[in-house]
Amino acid sequence: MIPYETYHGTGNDFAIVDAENHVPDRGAFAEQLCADIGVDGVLFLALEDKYSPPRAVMTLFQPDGGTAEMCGNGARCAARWVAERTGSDEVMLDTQAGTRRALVDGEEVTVEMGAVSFHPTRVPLAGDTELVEEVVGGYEVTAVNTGVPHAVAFVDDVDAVDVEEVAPAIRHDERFPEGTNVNFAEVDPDGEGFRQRTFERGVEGETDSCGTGAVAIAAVAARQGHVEHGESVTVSPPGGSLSVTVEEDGEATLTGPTAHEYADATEETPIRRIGHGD
Ligand SMILES: N[C@H](CCC[C@H](N)C(=O)O)C(=O)O
Repeated sequence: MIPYETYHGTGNDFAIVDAENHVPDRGAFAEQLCADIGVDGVLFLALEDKYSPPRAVMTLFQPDGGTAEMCGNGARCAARWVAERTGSDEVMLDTQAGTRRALVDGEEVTVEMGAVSFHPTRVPLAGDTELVEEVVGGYEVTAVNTGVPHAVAFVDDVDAVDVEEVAPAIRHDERFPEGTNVNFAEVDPDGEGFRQRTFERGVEGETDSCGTGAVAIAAVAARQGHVEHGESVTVSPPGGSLSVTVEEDGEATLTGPTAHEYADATEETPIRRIGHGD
């Protein structure tokens, strides 16, 4: 009986399992739990609370049973989980993309995401040049790594994009040897920022929010001169609103709300979830 809790960050939802629980096959466990309760991934967190600030090793398993190096919304939820257990509002997260500092202010969590990179070996890309405003799968995309690979396409209206239909061609394009997450972004007609829709690798579908995707959109927007480096940019996926900053040197932060949904579920008595926010 493996216990877990569920959290979401702007509708991107996760089951969190304390790594003290031995799960022999984490991939199979995640595949089953994601299918059973409809979360976007399972975060295994190994808390090291003897350090100051406390740290946790974070490993994300996705619905396809594989891992991803980083997850922006997952990191925000993980930081809150650590803060709730330790009382510390500063948390270090050890991810496969590197160690990240997070600041927890109640439900609001900021993660220092490290430096974004357009470099072909970092994205990674098959070729040895950056992929900037090139047509892939019928869309003009720019590729950037924000902890995981992302393709960003600016469009006039994100609601007009049939994401599940058009994203897979980009997600599987041979220029991305490890695949890519796919983002569609639009200048928000009601605000200063951008609207976001994201198709996630590993979920193999659209999610209500993607933190590394929001950072990717802000990074590409800054590179293309739509926004200033260092300025706080609002990025709004269907599930809520995120704030992103990208400095001149690529260092990025991601801020937004988190929600603790359910505690004390186990794989044997799972929570049946019927949708977000209900
Ligand atoms: N939802 C996550 C991204 C998970 C990464 C994953 N889909 C991949 O790169 O395979 C986020 O908030 O950043």
